[in-house]
Amino acid sequence: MTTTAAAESQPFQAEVAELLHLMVHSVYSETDIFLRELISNASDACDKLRYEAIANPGLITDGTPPEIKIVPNKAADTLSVIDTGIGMERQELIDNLGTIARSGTRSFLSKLTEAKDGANLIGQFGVGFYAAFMVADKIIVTSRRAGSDEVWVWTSEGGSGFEIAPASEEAAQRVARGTEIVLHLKKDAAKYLEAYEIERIVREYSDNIQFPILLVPEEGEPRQINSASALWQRSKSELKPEDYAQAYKQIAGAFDEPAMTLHYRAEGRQSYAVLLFAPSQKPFDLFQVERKGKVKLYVRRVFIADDAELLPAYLRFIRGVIDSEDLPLNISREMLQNNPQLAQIRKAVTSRVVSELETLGEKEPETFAKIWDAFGPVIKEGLWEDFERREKLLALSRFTTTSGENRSLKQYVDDFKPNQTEIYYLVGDSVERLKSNPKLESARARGIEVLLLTDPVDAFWTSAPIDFGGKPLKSLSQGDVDFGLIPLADDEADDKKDEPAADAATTIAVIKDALGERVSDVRASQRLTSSASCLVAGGDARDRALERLLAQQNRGEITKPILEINLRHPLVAALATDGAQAKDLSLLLFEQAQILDGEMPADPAAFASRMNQLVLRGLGK
Ligand SMILES: Nc1ncnc2c1ncn2[C@@H]1O[C@H](COP(=O)(O)OP(=O)(O)OP(=O)(O)O)[C@@H](O)[C@H]1O
Repeated sequence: MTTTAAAESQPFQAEVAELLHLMVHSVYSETDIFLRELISNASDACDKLRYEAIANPGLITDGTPPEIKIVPNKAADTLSVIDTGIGMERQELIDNLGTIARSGTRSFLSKLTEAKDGANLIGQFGVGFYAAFMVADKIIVTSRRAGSDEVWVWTSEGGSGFEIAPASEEAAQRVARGTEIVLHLKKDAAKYLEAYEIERIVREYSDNIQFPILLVPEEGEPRQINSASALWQRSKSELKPEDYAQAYKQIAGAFDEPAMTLHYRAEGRQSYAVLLFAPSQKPFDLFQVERKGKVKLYVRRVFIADDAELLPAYLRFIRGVIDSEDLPLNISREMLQNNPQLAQIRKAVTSRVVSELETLGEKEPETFAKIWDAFGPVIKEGLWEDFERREKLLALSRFTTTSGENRSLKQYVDDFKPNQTEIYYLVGDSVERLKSNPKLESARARGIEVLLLTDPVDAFWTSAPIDFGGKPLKSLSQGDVDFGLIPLADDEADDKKDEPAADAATTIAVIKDALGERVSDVRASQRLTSSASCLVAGGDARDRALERLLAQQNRGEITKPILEINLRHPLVAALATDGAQAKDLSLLLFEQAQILDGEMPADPAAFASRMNQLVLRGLGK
C-alpha cells in the first residue's frame, strides 16, 4: 500500500446526485434517522461477516468481535460510526456508495418527482447511507474487506461525485477490518456530538441490534449503549408493546407501527423462535414481480438469509425473524430451498400466521381492517395458490358487497335469504361500475347480497370451483342463475305479476338471427328486472372479467358470450313486432350489454349511428 497514489474522482450515478442534492438541502426535521441507517448497515456488515466466517473461519481469527463503535469528536466536529464487519473492497465502495442499489431508494426517487414536499418522503422510505448527508457536509468512508490487505477511502462532499483512493498507512492500521465512516457534521448538526443525544437515538431506534454498540466518549471509558439482545429469544412476559414496536421498526427498517405481532417459541421435533409482524401500511414494492418475502432466517442467533422464502408469496408483507435451533449453521443458501426441516418450519409458521390473522379479524376487526386494506389483494393470491388453507383464507377475507364494506363470508352466509344456497359475486373493475351492472337487478329485487370483486386477483381465484363451508360461490355473469326459490323482497313483489310482454321463442329466434356469430346463444334472463339485456359466460367458460384480463396479456382467447334478454322490457317487446328494425335493435341490445360490462363495441361508429337512427325515429323525424 502506498500513500502517494492519487485519488481518483468518479461521478455519482445521476439518481444519486439528485438524491444527495435533496439530502444536502433537506429541510426534513427528523434527521436522527441517519444514525439508525448507518447502524443498520454496520449491523448488516457484522451479520455478513459472521455468515461468511462459518465457511471461512480465517476471517475472524484476529479475535476482534463484530461490534459497532460510535465516536464523537467535538474538536474536529466529526462523528464516526465504525464497525468490524465484512467491509468493502474498492469496487464495492464504488458500486454501493455511488449507485442506487436498494429498490426503496429508487422508488423514493420516483415518488419525489410527483411530490411537492420531498422532504417528508425521506421518513417514509428511508434512504440508507445517503441520509447521512442530511447532517454532514463531508463523509469519509475507510474500509477493509475482511481478509484483504487493501484498505480504500471513499470521500464525498455530496456534490456530483466522490473520490476513491488507497488509505494512508495510518488509516490502514486503524481499520483492521470493516468500515469506518467519519461524518464532518454541518453546523446545525452539532447536537449529534453529545453523548446523551447519541444514547437517546440508539435507545429509540437501534436497541435491538444484536451486536454491541459502544459509545466512545471523549472522556472516560467506552460503554455499551444498546441491550443487544435478540428480542425474539426473550420471553413474552418481559416485553412491552413498545419493545415490539421498536423491534419491528428496526428489523423491518419500517416507519409505521405493526398492526399484528406474533411472538412464540416452537418446541418439539424442531425448536425455533418466531417473531413476526404485519405492517399497518402498504410498502412501495408489494406488487413487484418477484413477490419476495422478507422474513429473516437465523440459526442460533446467526443471521443466514433474508430471502429464504420462509412464508408463501401471498404472505410476503409479513416481516420479522425465524431463529432455528436445529438447522446446521453452515447451511448454504442453495440448500435452503430443499431442506426438509425448513419445509416443516415453513408449513407450521404459515398455518400459524393464517390462524393468527383469522383470530385478529374476529377479535379486533378494526386492526385487522388496516391489514386487509393494505394487503387484502395479496392475501387473496393465497385463495388461488394455497389449496390446503383456502377455507381459512376465505374465512379471513373481507369483501365489499351490495350490503356493505368489510363483510366476511360468515356474515354473508348468516344473512342468507330463505332458500338461498349459493354465495353470489360479480367481478369487475370498480365497485361503482359493478353496482350499476344489470346482472345485479334480480338479486337486488330479492335482497340477495352480492360480493363486488374488483381486485385483478379476484378474477383468478374465483375461476376454480370454490365453496365456503359447503356453500358454492357463483358468478352472476356466468352460466345459469336460478333465484326461483328465493322470494322477492316485499316492495318488488308486484312486479312478479307482470307477464312477459314478448313471446320468448319468436324474440329469441329473431335476435339469434340478427347477431349470428357474435354470440353463442340467446336466452331469457333470470337476472334482469329493469334492464333490457346483459352478457354472460357459458357454464363451462371462464368468467368474462378473467377472459378479458387474460386476453389483455395475450394469454387466452375471448370466447363468445351468451346474450340474456329481459322479455318484459319494452325494447325487447318491440323487437318481436318490428321486423324492419329487428336487426338494429338486436345489435343495440348486444352493444349496450357490452358497454355495461366495460367493453367497447367492435364498431363504435356503427353503434353510434344505429343509436342515432333509432332516437330520430323515436322523435318522429
Ligand atoms: N458499514 C458498511 N459495511 C459494509 N457495507 C456497507 C456498509 N454500509 C453500506 N454498505 C454497503 O452499501 C450498500 C448501500 O447501503 P444503503 O444503506 O444505501 O442501502 P442498503 O443498506 O442496501 O439498504 P437496506 O437498508 O434496504 O438493506 C449496502 O447494501 C452495503 O452493501
